[in-house]
Amino acid sequence: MAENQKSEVLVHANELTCIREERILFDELSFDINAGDIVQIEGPNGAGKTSLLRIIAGLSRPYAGEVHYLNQNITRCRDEFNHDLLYLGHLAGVKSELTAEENLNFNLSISGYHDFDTSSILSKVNLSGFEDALAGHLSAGQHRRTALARLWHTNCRVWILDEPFTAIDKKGVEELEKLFIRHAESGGCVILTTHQDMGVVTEKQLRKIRLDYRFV
Ligand SMILES: Nc1ncnc2c1ncn2[C@@H]1O[C@H](COP(=O)(O)OP(=O)(O)OP(=O)(O)O)[C@@H](O)[C@H]1O
Repeated sequence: MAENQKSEVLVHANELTCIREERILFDELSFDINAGDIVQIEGPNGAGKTSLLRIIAGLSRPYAGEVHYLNQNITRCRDEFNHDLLYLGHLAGVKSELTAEENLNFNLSISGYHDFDTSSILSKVNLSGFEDALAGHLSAGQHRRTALARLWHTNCRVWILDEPFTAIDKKGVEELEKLFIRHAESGGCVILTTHQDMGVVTEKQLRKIRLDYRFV
């Protein structure tokens, strides 16, 4: 990554407050996410990790506070932010009635990519030979890999990934971690939740933002 990119703030969370069912999940939470960061949002079940990811991605609105992308409120640079954002939620947009290849084709096409080799991308996530299998017939891990395949073909700088390692085997997790490091080193950032420990991304490479469950 170029020297001048290292301190580039990609995402700025400004005093975010999130309230769900009259419970304050987080209150006036502020942080920067720089180019090169791999950031894990951690905390127990129900602490508000998914809620925070969705707010950063602009998929839901905070009770108070704002999210900025490259110094602009995301509500004012929606197109630019969406263009640079890859968000993978729990369900991850894999349609059971489509094959692995059709799912990848669909997901890349709606993101504006036209020239790609699906077989080669699916081979990166160990789905060679399963291109024509219906996603609904794949194992849980293969289903998740179908969703994750698009990470190997994207220009998006900001990756927001909710539990990307769910159902993924040890080797697959290591490959994903290496991909995160490459992405961060090329000037992007990764913001993720996981309940798993990472073995390839070192403590030094990983930033953590902790949310704690609050009793009312
Ligand atoms: N749209 C919503 N309406 C009402 N309550 C919600 C909504 N979204 C989330 N919640 C509640 O907010 C709390 C935090 O949910 P969230 O999914 O953000 O937690 P999490 O930290 O990601 O949990 P987990 O580790 O179990 O995935 C939960 O109690 C949940 O029921």
